[in-house]
Amino acid sequence: MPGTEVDVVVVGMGPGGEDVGARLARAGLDVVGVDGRLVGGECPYYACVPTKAMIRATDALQEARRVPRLAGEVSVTPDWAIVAARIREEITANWDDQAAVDRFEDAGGKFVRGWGRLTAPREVTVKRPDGSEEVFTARRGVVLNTGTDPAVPPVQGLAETPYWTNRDVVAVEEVPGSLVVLGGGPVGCELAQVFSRFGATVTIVQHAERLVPADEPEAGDVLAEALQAEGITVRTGLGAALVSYETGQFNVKLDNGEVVVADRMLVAAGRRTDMKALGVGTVGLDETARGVTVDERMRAADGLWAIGDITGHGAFTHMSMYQARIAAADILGEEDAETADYRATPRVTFTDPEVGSVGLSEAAARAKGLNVRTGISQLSDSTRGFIHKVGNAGFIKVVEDADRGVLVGATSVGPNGGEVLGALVVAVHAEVPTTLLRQMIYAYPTFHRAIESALAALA
Ligand SMILES: Cc1cc2nc3c(=O)[nH]c(=O)nc-3n(C[C@H](O)[C@H](O)[C@H](O)COP(=O)(O)OP(=O)(O)OC[C@H]3O[C@@H](n4cnc5c(N)ncnc54)[C@H](O)[C@@H]3O)c2cc1C
Ligand SMILES: NC(=O)c1ccc[n+]([C@@H]2O[C@H](COP(=O)([O-])OP(=O)(O)OC[C@H]3O[C@@H](n4cnc5c(N)ncnc54)[C@H](O)[C@@H]3O)[C@@H](O)[C@H]2O)c1
Repeated sequence: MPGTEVDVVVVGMGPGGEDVGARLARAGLDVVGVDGRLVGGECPYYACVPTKAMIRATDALQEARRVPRLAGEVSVTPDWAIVAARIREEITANWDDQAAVDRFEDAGGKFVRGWGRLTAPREVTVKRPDGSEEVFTARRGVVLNTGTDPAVPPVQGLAETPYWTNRDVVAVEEVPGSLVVLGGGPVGCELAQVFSRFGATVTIVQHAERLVPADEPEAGDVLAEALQAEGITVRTGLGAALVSYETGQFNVKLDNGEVVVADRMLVAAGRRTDMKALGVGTVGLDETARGVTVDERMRAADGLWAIGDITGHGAFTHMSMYQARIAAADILGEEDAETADYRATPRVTFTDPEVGSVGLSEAAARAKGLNVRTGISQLSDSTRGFIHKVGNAGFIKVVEDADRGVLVGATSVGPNGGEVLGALVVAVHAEVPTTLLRQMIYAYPTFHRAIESALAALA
């Protein structure tokens, strides 16, 4: 079918799609951006930004609750209505993306609301909300940035219940009395702590042996201890076997026969993507794959680039935007364009304590056959940790490739753990020799000074 000819079609306007589309449009290309939901994607409306706004509120509450052990009496009365109103009005503009659409169109792009699918090489068919279809052919090619949807595990009975996913939870107007969270990854842990701090009785049911299992085991342990100390029940190594919902209550039967009863249930068990619906088979890609394989320039096939969560290089907004920059440079044919380098990928789970990590975990470094030395130092043993007192749980762990004398990974858990991580990201990215890191001057008394002790402990 002949279609409207343009230079580039961006299907899915997540953080990276919005960025790559605007870059190409500003460079003078004829760009069409397509999204079935909201320009900006999951992050500003259903994920990072509203959940971090919740966390900002709960961190403030928790610091106030710590006052009696440090400074006197304080009375804390949490009010979720303030959080809900801030998310609705200030953070998401009531889930309205007009400002983002305007930003893209001001850059020179054309936005089309609808669901796009590949129907031939360099061809995208878009189904608009009114059911009409439009075909676009892209002279240079198509960029896919379609992201992921919440995965709902095939637990008996679950599909028939009114469970929440991240897309529901960001619009919650009232804190439930009790909440069961299925999944103890970043989403589950962050939101379990939010609702617990606002008064809900929370249980996390986590299939893996530890919370945040993509991170170092020590991180999962510190986090579990911190969450339990706040009254959250953490059940690891267990999944849900059967879920039912009756008279306003969820009954979640676990693998071991134990039953968790709660007013609400949040499913935070990972993400999924439907490659078949995207039509990737029409350009010769595997429709049954979990994502789209890309090379170091984000090329997936001739005239096809993919960026963001679907590439499987880390489901983070910063990854989507990093890949957007690389794809844009390749599409524009820039000489000496940057290629992707994932060695120093950072990630932060914004629980309290924050869990930040970069590069390889100790286990991953050993699995690669590296000659590994590790060093760990507890924040409570540092002067800053001692001064901080209540809420000082955390540690710095460094993973060294001893043959090359450089860090290949590091973890920073603690108050502002994600900010402290910055120094470690530089070290891993720039392959700063460990000897040089040990000669640095670390300001006293900071949390990041624990990096020096972790380096000294390398063995
Ligand atoms: C609760 C939660 C909290 C998170 N917090 C953080 C955080 O703090 N920091 C961080 O870095 N990351 C965080 N993430 C991950 C982050 O949200 C994603 O990595 C980020 O949104 C980047 O995703 P993406 O670029 O792949 O696309 P997405 O943001 O998923 O956007 C994809 C877009 O494509 C659209 N789309 C899909 N299919 C089609 C189609 N066929 N046609 C047209 N449009 C389509 C969708 O409507 C959507 O707008 C969080 C995730 C969750 C769930
Ligand atoms: N701060 C951040 O950067 C941030 C925050 C949130 C999410 N994200 C990203 O979004 C993505 C999704 O996060 P997520 O936490 O939903 O997924 P995840 O895959 O990281 O964690 C899901 C957890 O659910 C558990 N699980 C799966 N099925 C289960 C079942 N049937 N019963 C019990 N437990 C089960 C798994 O063991 C796993 O640890 C991740 O890739 C994450 O990196 C990033």
